[in-house]
Amino acid sequence: MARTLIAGNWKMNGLKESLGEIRTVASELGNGREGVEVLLCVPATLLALAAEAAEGSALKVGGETCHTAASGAHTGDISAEMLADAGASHVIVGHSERRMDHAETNETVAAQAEAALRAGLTPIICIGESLEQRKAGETLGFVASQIEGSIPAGADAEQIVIAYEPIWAIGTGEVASVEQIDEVHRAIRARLGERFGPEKADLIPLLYGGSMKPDNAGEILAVDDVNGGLIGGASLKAADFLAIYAQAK
Ligand SMILES: O=C(CO)COP(=O)(O)O
Repeated sequence: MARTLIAGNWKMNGLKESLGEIRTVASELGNGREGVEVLLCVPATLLALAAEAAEGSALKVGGETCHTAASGAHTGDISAEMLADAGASHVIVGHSERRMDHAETNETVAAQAEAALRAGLTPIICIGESLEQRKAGETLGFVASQIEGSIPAGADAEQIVIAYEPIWAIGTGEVASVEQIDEVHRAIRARLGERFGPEKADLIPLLYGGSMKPDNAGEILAVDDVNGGLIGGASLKAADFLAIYAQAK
């Protein structure tokens, strides 16, 4: 059985004044709960401060993307090593917003995940179909191809996290149904089983992301092959994020 991970993705939100939310999460969380990891992925400008605010609690902090190189002439970019240096334990790679805004391909995402592993970070590899693909019945095939292409060749099952985020459910308030989530998560687990063997595949946390809120988190987190959530909007408010965490199984 995979461990549970409740992860927030602040995206391009948050100023220094938002650190109060992180302090609240950290103090309410304390030592946390056995078997449930809690993480906030924040903009790079806040990462070191967020790590400081989380110190002494079970709260972990992470980055939202990373470059594939460790250092060098890449103006504006940030390496996985730099994220680790600032206190990150995880980094999100291949979010659909990055795939769209920065033309990141499966190959880029696999190289970023490899960079994360090189730096000692856990990559949260994001996959998920568009509305057009869902309507065309292409969801399972597309998600399978993303898994195939976005997990680096040398990765061990214990080192990675997968987040299924249907693009049409991100920031839209339109959450996928429990049946849709169940179907895709089962298919992802089966694919991972082919790649890593069923026992190892069972250890990979599969997160759902897309309009997860305190009032729908309970039923989503109760789905068999869901091992947590990747939460956007509702992770910006400590009270909402903690209310989701409280429903983690
Ligand atoms: O993209 C997401 C998390 O990575 C989900 O965002 P929302 O929870 O705001 O829909």
